Amino acid sequence: MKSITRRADVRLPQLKQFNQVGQVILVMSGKGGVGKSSIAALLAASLSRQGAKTGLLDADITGPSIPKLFGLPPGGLRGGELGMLPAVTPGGVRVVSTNLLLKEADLPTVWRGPLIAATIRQFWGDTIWGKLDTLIVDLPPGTSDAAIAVLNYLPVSGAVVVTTPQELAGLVVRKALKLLQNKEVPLLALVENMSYFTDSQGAKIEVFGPSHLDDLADLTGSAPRIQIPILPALSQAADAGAVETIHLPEIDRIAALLRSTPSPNP
Ligand SMILES: Nc1ncnc2c1ncn2[C@@H]1O[C@H](COP(=O)(O)OP(=O)(O)OP(=O)(O)O)[C@@H](O)[C@H]1O
Repeated sequence: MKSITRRADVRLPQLKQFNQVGQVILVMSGKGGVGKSSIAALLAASLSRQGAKTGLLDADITGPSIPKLFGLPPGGLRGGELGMLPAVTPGGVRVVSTNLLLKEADLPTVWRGPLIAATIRQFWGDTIWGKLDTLIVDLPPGTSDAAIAVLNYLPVSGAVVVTTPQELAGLVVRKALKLLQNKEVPLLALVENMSYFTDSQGAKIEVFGPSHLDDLADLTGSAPRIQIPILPALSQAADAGAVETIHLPEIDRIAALLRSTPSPNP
């Protein structure tokens, strides 16, 4: 474990010549299954389409789903003298994930906190990211070891929090928002995913109950609160590894917002 950390530290000065990351943006959620990875993937794809050089670090070390969304096969990471080369999606997003290190995508990664933290450090410091305008980091749900490791090691510029109408009613999303406040990470947008379904007559049906977005105004400040509907085409594209074929105006709006946010490391 120590050797992983030491190697990353030795390579860092050399890699710094190649790596220049404008902004690091977290995508996080209070609990699992709310569509966080889908939103992270859509956001990275939208940024890349808008011309931003974009990376996507899958910090969900034990439950990675980013490679599947883009149709990237296991074993897609290549190593060189200086570090790891990310896999690249058809839309040009540079991706690093534990599932790209494994020979088979369904092999479990039964790793404990310290190893998870070391892997995240390595994904950040031991990868040849090159020049990036934005690095999106897909965090595992909740306020786990991985979330804390990312907040401690990476120069985070801001966060997008993803939730659903049911989750908003609970305390978990408030915990995630308060963690950001404690760590002084600006909230850039609160996304309510699967907000409603539009039927064939054009009527909006709130499948998971009414929106609670406004109830969180005390914690969201001026960050936009954005609703994304239930879209069968999104889950079909995600299952087919073709998430980049889905273009959503709501996601493009967040991407444009990120692009207009001044980069701390220009
Ligand atoms: N707006 C949406 N419309 C329809 N299906 C969606 C939508 N958002 C996400 N999904 C589907 O919901 C499922 C969960 O999504 P996803 O894996 O992105 O969630 P997650 O919050 O990242 O989960 P995890 O906790 O496992 O990391 C997937 O099958 C995905 O295709």
